[in-house]
Amino acid sequence: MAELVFFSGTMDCGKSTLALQTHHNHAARGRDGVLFTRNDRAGTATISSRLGLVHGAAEVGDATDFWDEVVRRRTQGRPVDYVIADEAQFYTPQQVEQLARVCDELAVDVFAFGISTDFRARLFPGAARLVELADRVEVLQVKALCWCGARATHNARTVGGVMVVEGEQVVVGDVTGAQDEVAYEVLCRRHHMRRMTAATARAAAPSPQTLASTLPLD
Ligand SMILES: Nc1ncnc2c1ncn2[C@@H]1O[C@H](COP(=O)(O)OP(=O)(O)O)[C@@H](O)[C@H]1O
Ligand SMILES: Cc1cn([C@H]2C[C@H](O)[C@@H](COP(=O)(O)O)O2)c(=O)[nH]c1=O
Repeated sequence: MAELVFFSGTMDCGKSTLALQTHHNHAARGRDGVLFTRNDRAGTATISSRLGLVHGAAEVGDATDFWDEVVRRRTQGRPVDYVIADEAQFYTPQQVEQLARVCDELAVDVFAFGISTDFRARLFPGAARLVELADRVEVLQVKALCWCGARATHNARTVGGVMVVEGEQVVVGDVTGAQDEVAYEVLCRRHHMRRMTAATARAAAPSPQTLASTLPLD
């Protein structure tokens, strides 16, 4: 039976890598798949992994209808056994429903990859629908780590290393960014709630000189 699986985790935990590995493994066994993405950092119609893998993919827009896409391909005689759906947090809830229908009525495996929550720790509408509809939600095994060493569970948006909590839900970006640029940092919940990034933690830590001046002289 075909299934709809949502592979979720923070930014930078290996989702796009797994998406391309999944495609590779299925294609290597003669299965035919279609890759989709939306707003990948590397540009339009691309799935890119920080490990260096890059693959072309169909770019999803507001007007994309996954049911029509799969039916059109099959009508043209192109088999579709599975769908890889990267950056799935950016899909609309209706598009997620189309993916579920493609799975149930056309027997296509749907492997969706994406972050669940935004920089304010609120679910993206597309991710919420995936959590509601998926046969399984899989958390990636590779742990992204907070600066404190704990497992990172949340995504912070930063400007100059300082966490911000105002702004648009969608701002494409990376976990590495120039000083004054919008960037992202993965944090554990404790430090996300305290808005404590690596830079603010460093700034708050007493310097060795401060520590030395507070030590009692003997
Ligand atoms: N130079 C590197 N050497 C080894 N692993 C790396 C390197 N750079 C990135 N990675 C791995 O790639 C992961 C990010 O993969 P990626 O698929 O881009 O993540 P996501 O799609 O979840 O944002 C990191 O968690 C890390 O494990
Ligand atoms: C938290 C958060 C992230 N984004 C964007 C930033 C990146 O372009 C993608 C996530 O990509 P990744 O492959 O998982 O690293 O999402 C956003 O637009 N809004 C947010 O709140």
